[in-house]
Amino acid sequence: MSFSDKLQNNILQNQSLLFVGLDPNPEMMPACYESEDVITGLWNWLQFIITETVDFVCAYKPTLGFYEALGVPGLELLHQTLAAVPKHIPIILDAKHSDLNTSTIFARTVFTQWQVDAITLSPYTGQDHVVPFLVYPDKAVFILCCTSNPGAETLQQYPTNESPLYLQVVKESKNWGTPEQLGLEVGTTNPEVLALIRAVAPERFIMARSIWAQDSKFKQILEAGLNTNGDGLLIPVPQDMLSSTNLSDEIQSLRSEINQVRTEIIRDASTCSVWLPDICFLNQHPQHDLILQLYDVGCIMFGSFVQASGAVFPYYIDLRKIISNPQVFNQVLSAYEKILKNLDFDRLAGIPYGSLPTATGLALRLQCPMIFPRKEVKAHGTRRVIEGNFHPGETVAVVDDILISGKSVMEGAEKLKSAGLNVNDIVVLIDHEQGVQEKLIKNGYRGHAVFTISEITNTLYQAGRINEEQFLAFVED
Ligand SMILES: O=c1ccn([C@@H]2O[C@H](COP(=O)(O)O)[C@@H](O)[C@H]2O)c(=O)[nH]1
Repeated sequence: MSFSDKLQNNILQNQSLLFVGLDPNPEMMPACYESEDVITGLWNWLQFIITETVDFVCAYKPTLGFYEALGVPGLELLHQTLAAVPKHIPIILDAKHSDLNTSTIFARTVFTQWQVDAITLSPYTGQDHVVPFLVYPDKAVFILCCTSNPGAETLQQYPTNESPLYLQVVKESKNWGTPEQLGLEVGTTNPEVLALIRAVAPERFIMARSIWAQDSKFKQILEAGLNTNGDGLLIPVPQDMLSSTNLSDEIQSLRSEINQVRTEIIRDASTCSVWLPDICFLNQHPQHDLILQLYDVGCIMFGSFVQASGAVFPYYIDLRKIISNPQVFNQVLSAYEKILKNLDFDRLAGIPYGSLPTATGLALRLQCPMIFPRKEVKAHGTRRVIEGNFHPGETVAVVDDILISGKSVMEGAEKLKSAGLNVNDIVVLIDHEQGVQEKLIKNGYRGHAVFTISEITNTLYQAGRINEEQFLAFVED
């Protein structure tokens, strides 16, 4: 089961957003666990913490540094601790080891050998460092955006309070992975910081840290960090609570306090007057997750965009970005593949430039030869209109990214036909609708699309990715 599913299940089952640090810190160990052997004492304490909290938390977070500091016995203690956590509860390993040259091997160790579900990472080595962790589709990362460390302020607030670096980290890291795989770690006692981050990342899980200052504005922190569903925020159990002999009772009362705020947020959200579009909330689109991921990696943008025809649309689709996100690219290929498997053809053709990577990926997957019609014919060399080998009389399935007017794909198909090839089927990811399919039919082609633009906007609106204004701009277009 994926990290995201495990987390959601536990939040529901235990009705809790609380997570507990499993940190063998000898300085914090209660006196009653002291023994000749510090490891034994720490182990007894950790077992007590797990037993007392297991029904009231959504995740555990061991900090690797505390185990490493205990040497080899410390690493053995880590394995014992990981094994003591019931399998259905996700483990987030706090291990901000951000060295590019170790990330691949470290990701393999923590995810396949130690079997943790998620890990915290520092952002400074950039996406290159994070990708080796994201290639494990069932695992997740939490990117450190902000800490409450006073000494970090000059960096985090740089260059201005209006546009601080920590918000840039949030914006940038959102492009690295989907909400299911990439969350944010935010250490702050300031609700305003949390509110700014939540506004930029409404769809992300935020793991709050260091919120328990002496004069903690706990309620304001919850209100700032929770999303509009009263969810999306992981809240740490205060460290001193873990030394209490009444741990189970104390954690339950903290959970109730949090759930009270969550209920208020949900109640407030449901009483405001919302215009309900004509969409069914029960029938999720079969490609629901893919649509959200395409949006989250920046392939689907809402705004005012001029098209090649001069028309202004309330959205722009840039599928060229997919190639930089291997896991999304893979899913896109699978979606095309499902359609192509039911069609008859000898060769695949991609329309340059945007669809060449997709056609190449599909040709490899389907073990089918590929060709492509050139966009512009070279004035030198072979002067070929079509690249790749083919035999006149063969049938070609044409692959493109999006159908707006159908002009570019039909121009490509005509070049193939003028070389003696047959083109019956055109397969795209997105159909803009508004009569383009009928236009294809009139010209002798069958059009197939993974999803239509209205399926995309409905899904994004239902999932809260776009607001009512953006949704209406599309509906009214
Ligand atoms: O949101 C958009 C709109 C268009 N494109 C590019 O245009 C062609 C499709 O336009 P036609 O009018 O059907 O020729 C598509 O292949 C893209 O290259 C886009 O990327 N995003």
